[in-house]
Amino acid sequence: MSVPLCTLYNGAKIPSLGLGTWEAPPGEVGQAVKEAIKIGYRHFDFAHIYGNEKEIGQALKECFDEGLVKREELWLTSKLWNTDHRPENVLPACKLTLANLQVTYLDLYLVHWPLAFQHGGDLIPKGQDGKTIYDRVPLSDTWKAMEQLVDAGLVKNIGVSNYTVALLNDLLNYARIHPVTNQVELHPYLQQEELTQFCAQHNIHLTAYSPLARVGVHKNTPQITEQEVIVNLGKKYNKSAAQIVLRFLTQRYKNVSIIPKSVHVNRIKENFAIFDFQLADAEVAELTKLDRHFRVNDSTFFDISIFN
Ligand SMILES: NC(=O)C1=CN([C@@H]2O[C@H](COP(=O)(O)OP(=O)(O)OC[C@H]3O[C@@H](n4cnc5c(N)ncnc54)[C@H](OP(=O)(O)O)[C@@H]3O)[C@@H](O)[C@H]2O)C=CC1
Ligand SMILES: O=C1CO[C@H](CO)[C@@H](O)[C@@H]1O
Repeated sequence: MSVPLCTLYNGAKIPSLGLGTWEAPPGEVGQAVKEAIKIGYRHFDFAHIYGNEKEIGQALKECFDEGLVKREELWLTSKLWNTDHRPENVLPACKLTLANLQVTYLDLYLVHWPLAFQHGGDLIPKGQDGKTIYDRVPLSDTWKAMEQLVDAGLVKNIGVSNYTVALLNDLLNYARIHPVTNQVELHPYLQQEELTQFCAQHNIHLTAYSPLARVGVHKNTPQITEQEVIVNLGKKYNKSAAQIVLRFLTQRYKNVSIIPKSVHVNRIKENFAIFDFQLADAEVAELTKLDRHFRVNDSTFFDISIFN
């Protein structure tokens, strides 16, 4: 079963399903990436802040050396961390990610957050008061440095993550290179109608992060996979609740890629097997009603909230 592709504004094709790697632990993440490649995943989501790009790079090299896949068959995304927003730090940050991943280019590089932190120390630098230390860097300066990465051939596409409508509007005013995607939290509990409509109108692809609402991670939240309507659809289609959630996202939005994370081969396989059935329009409409503006990731652990 192959994964449908989404077309970006510039004609590039991104697989609509990829593997997430946040909190994929050392000693497990490399194997997870390898298993995913064997299963058929061709899209991977990485970030410097996840602290596991080196192990992933080793796994990718082994896959290339063993002839499991060719570099050009993969879509590799990584992200510029908040401590590297100053224009002079963007190129070195990208080069470090490329070196860790042992590849010569990325398919997509994202500005991870519209927030700049002090450069040179911890990745989440804290002052004596325990609060995050910010830096003042115009987002337009960071974007210009991102554009230069495309000019230099180090990345094929650039985009953003965690951008609101206001920030995207601003970006569209100064961008020489149009952002291909906005990677945001998107799942049945957080359907982001205004933002997703805006992206559709402006030809900005969506990448849905935490598509399972971090099931199992946040113990104090209602688990999405326990929702009766989802469980019942699972029974009807002989699919798991997680598969129903992922399938819903691919049908609810016209141009979306989803990047569920797992380090367990059975789940990596399960999350891949979502394109051999289709929810009825009425079922998609029913699941749309689960929206409750419920965010599992916000920016408050940086001592600031950028979302409404
Ligand atoms: N740009 C950004 O700011 C952000 C980007 N991301 C990206 O998005 C990816 C996905 O989001 P993430 O926050 O990890 O959350 P997800 O919604 O993908 O949930 C991941 C959790 O679900 C579990 N899981 C995965 N598949 C199944 C399944 N079929 N059944 C039951 N449980 C399952 C995983 O456990 P296990 O691994 O044990 O199987 C893990 O605990 C990240 O890994 C990262 O790459 C995420 C957050 C922010
Ligand atoms: O992608 C993400 C996961 O990890 C980061 C923090 O460690 C988050 O900020 C971010 O949104």
